[in-house]
Amino acid sequence: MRALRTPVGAASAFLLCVLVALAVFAPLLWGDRADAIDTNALQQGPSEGHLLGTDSLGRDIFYRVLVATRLTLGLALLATFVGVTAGLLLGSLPAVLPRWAARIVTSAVNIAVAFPGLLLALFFAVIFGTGTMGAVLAIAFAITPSFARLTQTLTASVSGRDFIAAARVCGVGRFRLLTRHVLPNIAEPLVINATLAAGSALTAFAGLSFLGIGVQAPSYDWGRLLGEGLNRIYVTPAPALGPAIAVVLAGLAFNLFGEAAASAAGHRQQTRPRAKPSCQSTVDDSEGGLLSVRNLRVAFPGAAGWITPVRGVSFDVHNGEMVGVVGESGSGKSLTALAVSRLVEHPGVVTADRLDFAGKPVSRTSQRELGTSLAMVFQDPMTSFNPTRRIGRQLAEVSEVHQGMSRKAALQRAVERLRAVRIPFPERRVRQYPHEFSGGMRQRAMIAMGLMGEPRLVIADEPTTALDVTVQREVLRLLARVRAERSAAVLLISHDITVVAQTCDRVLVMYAGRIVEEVPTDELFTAARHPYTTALLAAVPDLDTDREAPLAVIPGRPPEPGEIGAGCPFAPRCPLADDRCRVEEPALVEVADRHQVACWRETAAVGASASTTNGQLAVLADATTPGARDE
Ligand SMILES: Nc1ncnc2c1ncn2[C@@H]1O[C@H](COP(=O)(O)OP(=O)(O)OP(=O)(O)O)[C@@H](O)[C@H]1O
Repeated sequence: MRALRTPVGAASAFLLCVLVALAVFAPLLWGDRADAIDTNALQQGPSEGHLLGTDSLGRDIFYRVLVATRLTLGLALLATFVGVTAGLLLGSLPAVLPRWAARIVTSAVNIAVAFPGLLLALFFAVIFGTGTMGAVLAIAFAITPSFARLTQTLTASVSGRDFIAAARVCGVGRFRLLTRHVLPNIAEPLVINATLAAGSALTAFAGLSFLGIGVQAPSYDWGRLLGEGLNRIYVTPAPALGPAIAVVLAGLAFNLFGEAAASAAGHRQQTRPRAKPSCQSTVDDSEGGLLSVRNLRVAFPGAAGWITPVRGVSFDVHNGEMVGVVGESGSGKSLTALAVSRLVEHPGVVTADRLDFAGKPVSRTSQRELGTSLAMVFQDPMTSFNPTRRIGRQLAEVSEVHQGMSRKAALQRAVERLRAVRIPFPERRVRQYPHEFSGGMRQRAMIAMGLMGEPRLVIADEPTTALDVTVQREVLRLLARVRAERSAAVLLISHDITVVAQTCDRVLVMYAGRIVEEVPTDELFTAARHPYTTALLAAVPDLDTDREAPLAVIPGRPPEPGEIGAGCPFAPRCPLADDRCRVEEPALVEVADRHQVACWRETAAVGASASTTNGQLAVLADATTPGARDE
């Protein structure tokens, strides 16, 4: 409706309505007059009786133009429908086919897109032969490649969104993903582009008929009338101008309406909210830990060879435990979580000496089992729910797919779970769309989605980053409650060490793709040993922080995955680094009970941090204690 509020949108919509009305009524009202032969008025110019003159049989060209609206529009819309449908199918195929087949389809589409549409139309018109059906198929096939390409691009852009990842974690199959989650979210741009394609089809059709390979006598469309009129344009231009103006106006109407709708949609997109999350399970306890990770590596092919953003991460999460993962942006926290959930996409390669969840290698756990035992809560509550589906349906889908519940029972469970996460009026809320929820409510709803089954592990990746402080606290409390009431373990990823310190039992500090320190939370502030952990803590202002002094920062920046060389990656930023740090990377070793550190100089860091005041890092730079560890 927004499109109609602009002058261009309103004018083009009006024009389209006129065209449709003409297509419907003109043949009924003026069909006879358009076909009436008058041998006394052959090839006349415009006159009072014949506004655009007459043709070689004395038929009134003005009425013929009006009557031709039906065939012209009908054929253009038919060609568009066939082309768009074929393009949609071809564009969606890569999402459901095996990778090798998807590549073949994508390459074929890419090659076809390289040919200009009109050239393709002429090519197909010759193949299918002259005539109406041949022209329809020719134009349809000319539209197909660009539409297939558009569908592929839009599908790819939506596939990266959190709600798709959430659905995948839940074990939703490829076909269902495509039809339920992807296509509804790309419908709008597809419809807009179909409108634009109809305008192009109309002009292309007129072109083919004009050239004599489209509509054949005795049928006639604007293109054919234009061709006939052009023969005597120097004598009487009106017979050619009439259909030409009709083609231009109709083409403009479609294109301008498409443009207006696109710009209205673009505007809405900017203000559209979104959301997120996932699932649950029923699995056995495992030996050692619920989640057991050893030497996890995630690599991607880069321009200059492989890069490895996660370089040998090892940790355990036990039943009912809440473990925090902290580190600056790019340290590999999210990739670690994605690898655990089997969500690292091609061409990423995940390897591990051990990656077990609930006693079973994740690689051998079925998607269904993983979907019912593992819940993911993503960072952005705006992008994690499918914006086109009601919250209740999205929650219920989990129980329908994995627990075989009926639609009604699953919806009832969704209401109960929303109530459990303290969303008011859950009966009403399940019928609402994500944009009707506030950010905090969406995040709680995402957690509720995770509770639709019985999750053993909730992975929350920056669940509070996009929320204000009050809502942050509510979400953290909710996670703690989920853990206490359901004995679920929680892996909480955050760049904020204070959030983790407030809620977790243990903290894993990551830097440049590795864990550099693992420490119980109650010892974090008193016994952290890695200079990076110490620096993170020192950078947190507290009530005693001198308000006049500049806030502490960690100098420099973390290395990009491709920049990591020999030695400790933190060495260039570490005030304690010595020669050994620069050439040899320390391993993570146990320095106390449940406390591991990867640092040659960790004892020096302890000494330094003990005298740190008011969050100032400078003291680290003063520390000169020699390395305490020798391996
Ligand atoms: N698909 C990918 N291809 C190549 N590199 C990637 C890909 N995904 C992530 N990376 C790289 O891996 C590194 C770690 O990314 P990750 O998202 O795990 O970091 P993070 O610690 O979670 O940071 P943030 O807090 O910003 O999310 C980054 O440097 C990123 O550029």
